[in-house]
Amino acid sequence: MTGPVLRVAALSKRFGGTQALADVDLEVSPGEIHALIGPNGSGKSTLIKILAGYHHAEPGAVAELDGEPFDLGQVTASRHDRLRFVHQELGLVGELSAIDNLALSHGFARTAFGNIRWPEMERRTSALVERFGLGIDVRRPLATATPVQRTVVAIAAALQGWEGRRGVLVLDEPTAVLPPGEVARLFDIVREVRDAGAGVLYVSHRMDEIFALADRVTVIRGGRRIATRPVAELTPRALAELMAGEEMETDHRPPPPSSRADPVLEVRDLWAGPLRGVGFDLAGGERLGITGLAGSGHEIVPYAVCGAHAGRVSGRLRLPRRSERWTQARDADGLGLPLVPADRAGEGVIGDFSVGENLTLPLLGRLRARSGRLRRRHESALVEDWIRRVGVRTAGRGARITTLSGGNQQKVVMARCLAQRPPVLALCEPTAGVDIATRLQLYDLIERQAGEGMGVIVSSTDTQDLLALCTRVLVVRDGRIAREISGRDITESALVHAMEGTE
Ligand SMILES: Nc1ncnc2c1ncn2[C@@H]1O[C@H](COP(=O)(O)OP(=O)(O)OP(=O)(O)O)[C@@H](O)[C@H]1O
Repeated sequence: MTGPVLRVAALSKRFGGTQALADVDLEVSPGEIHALIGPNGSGKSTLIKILAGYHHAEPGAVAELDGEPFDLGQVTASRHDRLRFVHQELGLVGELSAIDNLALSHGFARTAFGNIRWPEMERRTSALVERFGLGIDVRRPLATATPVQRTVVAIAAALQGWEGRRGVLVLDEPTAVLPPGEVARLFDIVREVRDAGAGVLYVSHRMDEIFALADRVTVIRGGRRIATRPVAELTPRALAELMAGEEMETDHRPPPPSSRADPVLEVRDLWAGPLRGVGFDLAGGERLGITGLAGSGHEIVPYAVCGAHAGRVSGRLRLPRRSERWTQARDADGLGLPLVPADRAGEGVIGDFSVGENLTLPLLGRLRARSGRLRRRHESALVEDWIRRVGVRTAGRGARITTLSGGNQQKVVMARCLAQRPPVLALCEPTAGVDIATRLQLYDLIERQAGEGMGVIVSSTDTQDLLALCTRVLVVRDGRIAREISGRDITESALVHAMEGTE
């Protein structure tokens, strides 16, 4: 019998007063997909960042690759060869193309004279990203790509030059913004990597993914390893309970909508990116889902409505409770509707700012006294109130936002939007990277706000979100609304068939 390809033991890490990891053991076998799951803030990313050499573990930790000890504090070539990573933040440079980004981790192909062999670089990069079939232009800066395309490039960067090697591919929530069709493709690639004999360490919050993909799962909570089990021996409920440490309800269905209220938002003839003349009304209290396959254009709707779409936009919008007048979609930012963006790290938070600063940024006008000075006491009270209302786990409002786990950062972004008391809240992939307990908290929060008359737009490819949250779903295909599904007709299969056009 062969031993584990990766073994770590007695792994501990402390950040100031936070014990992020306490004495964690983990083994990944060759030819195994080993899932790592735990609530937001349980220490998963810290563990992976230690493996990547980004953080140092406390003294006493043990680490072995194929039975050979290695120093967690040093990234050697052989370690780099055997441990490959796709981090949550993807580690890409937006100004550079896919070709350049792949070259950053693996170098450029050169002629004997040292010149870069561009045709070969382009061929190599295209071959890697084409496996996902997303039509990525490998020469364009990644900043112009969609979140889905960026994820694919990060995975391709980790896989290059690695086929068939013995080692571990570490994926930290790779599907956070991938739509169902692409998730299936990613799974095929992950299985290929496993079947070639490598180990895969797969971090995810989506329990369905763990059951679809993983052979074993390790649960961590509060920085401690709670259990390691073969997935075949677990039920979703048992796994949810291991994570939460208590019995929990994993189903969440929205109550049927009350009698239809007047619209809070009217959108007409919206053209942006692939969108071709989309229009809809959003009623007060309504939770309207917008979904589709990657590239269908659904993910652009919240951005266009909030005036945050980078490309050309046309169409018109109206907030009838505020004004009878129509606003041109290209001027939509003047309506001041807040957006919870899909790419939290890139667009949602300002990494150098504190939790409090991230929360109050758009409210500074309201927080200034007539003299122009910031009313500090008022600001702190507001921040504390929202931290409590959305249940942010943080060392304090002065802590840097990047010290919070992904789910807690998402709560801050959500609180920032809600604190503006908008008539409409637009959300893009609101539960990406969020654990089940937090996901349910976010659902409750959204439902409560809708109950007070706010209209909610949820653009998501996560059918669980759409089922749990939405009272009506618009399915976008080829830039147009192809189907509208309401109430009890919103089912997983109805959504998937409508997205793929196979109804
Ligand atoms: N650089 C840092 N400085 C201070 N505290 C940190 C730092 N990085 C992580 N932490 C804290 O360590 C704990 C574990 O965080 P970590 O990001 O590893 O959790 P996670 O399980 O990956 O969460 P998520 O699922 O939300 O991504 C959290 O309490 C977090 O706030």
